[in-house]
Amino acid sequence: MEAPMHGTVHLSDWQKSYFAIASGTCTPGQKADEYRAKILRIQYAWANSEISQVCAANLFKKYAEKYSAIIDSDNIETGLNNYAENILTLAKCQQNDSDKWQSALTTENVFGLKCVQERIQAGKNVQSSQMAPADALVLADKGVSASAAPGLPRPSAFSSTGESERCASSSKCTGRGPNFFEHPLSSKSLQSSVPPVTKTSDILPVSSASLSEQIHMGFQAAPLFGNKEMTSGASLKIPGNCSDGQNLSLPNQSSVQAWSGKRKAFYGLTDKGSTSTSSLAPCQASSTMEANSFSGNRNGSEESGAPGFRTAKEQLWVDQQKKPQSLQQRAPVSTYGGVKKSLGAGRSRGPFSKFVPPVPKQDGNENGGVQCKPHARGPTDPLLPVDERLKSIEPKMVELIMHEIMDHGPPVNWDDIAGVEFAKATIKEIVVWPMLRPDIFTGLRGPPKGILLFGPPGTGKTLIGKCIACQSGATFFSISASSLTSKWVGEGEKMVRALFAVARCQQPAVIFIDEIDSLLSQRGDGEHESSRRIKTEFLVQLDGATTSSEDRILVVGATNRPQEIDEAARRRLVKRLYIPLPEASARKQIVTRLMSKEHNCLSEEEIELIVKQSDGFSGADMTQLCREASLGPIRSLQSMDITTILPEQVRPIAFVDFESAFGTVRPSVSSKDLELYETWNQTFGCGR
Ligand SMILES: Nc1ncnc2c1ncn2[C@@H]1O[C@H](COP(=O)(O)OP(=O)(O)OP(=O)(O)O)[C@@H](O)[C@H]1O
Ligand SMILES: [Mg+2]
Repeated sequence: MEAPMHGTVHLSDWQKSYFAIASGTCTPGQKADEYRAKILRIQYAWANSEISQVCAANLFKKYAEKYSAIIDSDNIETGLNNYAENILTLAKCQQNDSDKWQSALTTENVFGLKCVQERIQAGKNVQSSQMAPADALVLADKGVSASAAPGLPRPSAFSSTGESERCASSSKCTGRGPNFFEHPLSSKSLQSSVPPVTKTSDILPVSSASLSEQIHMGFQAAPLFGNKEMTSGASLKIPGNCSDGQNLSLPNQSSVQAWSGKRKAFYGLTDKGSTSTSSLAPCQASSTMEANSFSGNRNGSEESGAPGFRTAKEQLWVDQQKKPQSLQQRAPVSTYGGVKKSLGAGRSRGPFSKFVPPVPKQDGNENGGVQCKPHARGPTDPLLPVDERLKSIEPKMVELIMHEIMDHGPPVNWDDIAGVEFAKATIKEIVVWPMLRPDIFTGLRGPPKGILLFGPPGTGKTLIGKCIACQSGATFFSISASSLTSKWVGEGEKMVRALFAVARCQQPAVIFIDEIDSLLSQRGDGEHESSRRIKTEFLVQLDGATTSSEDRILVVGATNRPQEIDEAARRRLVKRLYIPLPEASARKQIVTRLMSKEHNCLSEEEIELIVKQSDGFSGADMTQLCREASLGPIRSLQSMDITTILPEQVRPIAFVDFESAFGTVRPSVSSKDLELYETWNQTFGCGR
């Protein structure tokens, strides 16, 4: 059977292209174009019933796989996939988080490509040549079976692949994918079995109008790339065709997978009927690519081996996930004071911790007092938020108060204070008990907020203050008024304000102000401005502390010049206790207590004589008398070398030593001064 002229031309073209492909001289792009052209020709031949269904299917499969092998291969010499990678790489550099990347390729410029134009022209040539069915069969493939193309010689090339045998059995072919060729709109089996084709009005011949119509009406092709394959192979995106392209699918995807192997399909179909080789990247591919780049790659870009675009934000997220959990945990936020150095050496407590006596208590409970508060995490612990009341206070002031004003001296017991029984009882009543049982001392029983200890010098006022510090269980602040006016020049009023602020945070608290007369002396015209400001501030704070029912702050003032205290301050220090000179019993107590610690030979009578001779002595005077007497035994060793003498060689303290001491120690308080105290006590004092 002789092929028509136009068929010869076609055969010639086919052979030429086949030789070009087989010779290995063409580029991967040229090979892909040729394979695609062959596929188009197969479609054309099948559409015009020039080849059988089985033959078309086999040829289609063969060249589709060859075509896909080139398109999918990322081998730089034999594949085209590397081009896509290059484009992606370039695109990534210009991509940011908010931009939606779009390829520069459009339908228009794709149609402008030379290879596309050539294919379009080739299609037109086919249309004009009116290729004969028989020719088409021969051109389609040399291995088309006789049954598929009866009357034609059996091409050796095709039969050598063994496909003719497979195609000879229609049941086998249909068994591969019977539904694949079954189109619901098809009236002919051949038409229904056509593989997914590119709807190209420019390429398809007029005679294939029925097929074209079917395609246009509902023939759906699978997306060009599926899932992962799309990501790797589909880098091109044709904008504007997404809505249609995303729905492209074959009627039976499973058949397609079995049939095409690596690819599910390789055509994009648009409602406009425009298809090009560049349509290999349908919208679904691009959308999948986007999804993978943001989600898939986030989870496993390393797994897929396909580097996806990752924004800096995403990269940070990934990096953080890779970090050890311990490093991800935030370091605790240091609050105020947490990083400050403690001024006290070796103090583990922070500047806001409670006062802890440096010397441990030994018999505090035995004397009926209460221990100082144990160190506990209080409201001003550096690890806790700073009290609101301290936010307006300068930190250095707070630190000074905590380290210099809070009392750190040795503990003092009530028994250490000789005499002044009434004062001690009163202080216990208004200081210690309310601190221990605030629930009982409420209302009218509420303790006074201000105490003034007044009396001659050296009678134990400061000693009482120290005892309160230890026995009340309250936080004790001890400050000298003179230091307020001299030590912190210009900042005295700030210091006063800070002092009361810290005390409010450390409730219950006792603020002991020694020499309070220098702070609250009568205000006069010749008064210095700074001291006047301090006094005013103190009165304000004192007023607040003494009138507040919530605050448990006790202000204890001590003075040996009570008559100089401002009347406003005097009023606020409601409990004014006279600390007189020690009586005989108190003086005996002081001597006995002090001598008990030394090596002495004093008899009871001798002690009584000492007490009798020391009338008018203050507690400080009595202490000084005992000190002086204790030096008598040393002075008696005049003939011996003081550097070599042994302690045992020092004789005990005797009465003669006290007699000698009385010669040098005189009472420090005059009778005249005593009258002033007595008078003031009778006028303003609260004692008997
Ligand atoms: N009642 C007392 N019992 C025991 N010792 C006392 C007593 N009074 C005073 N002393 C001794 O005198 C020293 C000085 O006492 P303190 O400083 O308390 O006197 P003061 O009343 O505060 O004097 P000033 O008014 O001058 O401040 C004390 O360290 C203590 O040794
Ligand atoms: Mg004192």
